[in-house]
Amino acid sequence: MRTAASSWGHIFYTGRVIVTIDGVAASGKSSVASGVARALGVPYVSSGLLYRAATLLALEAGVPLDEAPALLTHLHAHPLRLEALSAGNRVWCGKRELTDDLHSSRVDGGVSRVAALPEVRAWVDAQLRALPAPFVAEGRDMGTHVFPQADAKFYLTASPRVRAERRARERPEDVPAIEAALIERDHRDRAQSAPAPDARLIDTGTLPLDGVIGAVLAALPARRA
Ligand SMILES: Nc1ncnc2c1ncn2[C@@H]1O[C@H](COP(=O)(O)OP(=O)(O)O)[C@@H](O)[C@H]1O
Ligand SMILES: Nc1ccn([C@@H]2O[C@H](COP(=O)(O)OP(=O)(O)O)[C@@H](O)[C@H]2O)c(=O)n1
Repeated sequence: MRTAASSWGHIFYTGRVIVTIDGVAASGKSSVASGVARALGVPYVSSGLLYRAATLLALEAGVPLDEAPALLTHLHAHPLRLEALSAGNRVWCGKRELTDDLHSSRVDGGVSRVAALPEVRAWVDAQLRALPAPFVAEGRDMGTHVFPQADAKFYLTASPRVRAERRARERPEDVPAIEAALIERDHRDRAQSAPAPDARLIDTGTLPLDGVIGAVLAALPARRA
């Protein structure tokens, strides 16, 4: 029985399916993952939000961003919860919602240092792997390291200028400053950002958001129930 249709108004996707959407900073991962997840009727999971939340807590507590033992102690004392809704992920620390504080330029500037720590990566990976499938997971290493068994893998790219122009609608800085910061973050993230060999590459620079979502949905394998 075919359970995924290329027309994404009427899709029924069952079973423990995992779709991964990786890519460079501001390439459209969370927007595309959310659109695909909504079309499939499953949650999406933003791995970057956990790295961002760990960074925010460290900045607020004055924990040096590259001191793994102190950071892990702090994270265990202040557990984070990722709420993986298809319309938008939220992150909680106890009763405090952190979501709206995670996309500041300050967090942008520190997150790659935190994400470079193997101990932090293991802490994020364990939380992601505990989530019940089906879901769409987005980040840098979803298809390579965290869910190598995923049913379908995608990798999004776009030029730094296009990405900066898009992100400039969400940040106070101007396009050249955002572009420089994106290039710097891509460079710092390169260790975990290689596309999976079996990922389908999509250049989002030449497609509207709906076009990228449609391309992902059209490429999903038909599943047997
Ligand atoms: N294909 C696209 N065309 C135009 N704008 C897009 C496209 N994909 C994403 N965007 C916009 O670009 C910005 C960054 O997208 P986002 O999904 O946050 O990327 P990422 O999760 O990779 O950082 C958002 O403002 C989003 O609405
Ligand atoms: N799977 C992932 C996801 C994010 N990250 C880190 O978390 C940061 C923020 O990720 P994000 O996906 O929220 O960032 P954007 O691409 O949305 O700007 C990245 O710059 C990486 O440093 C990672 O190392 N591995």
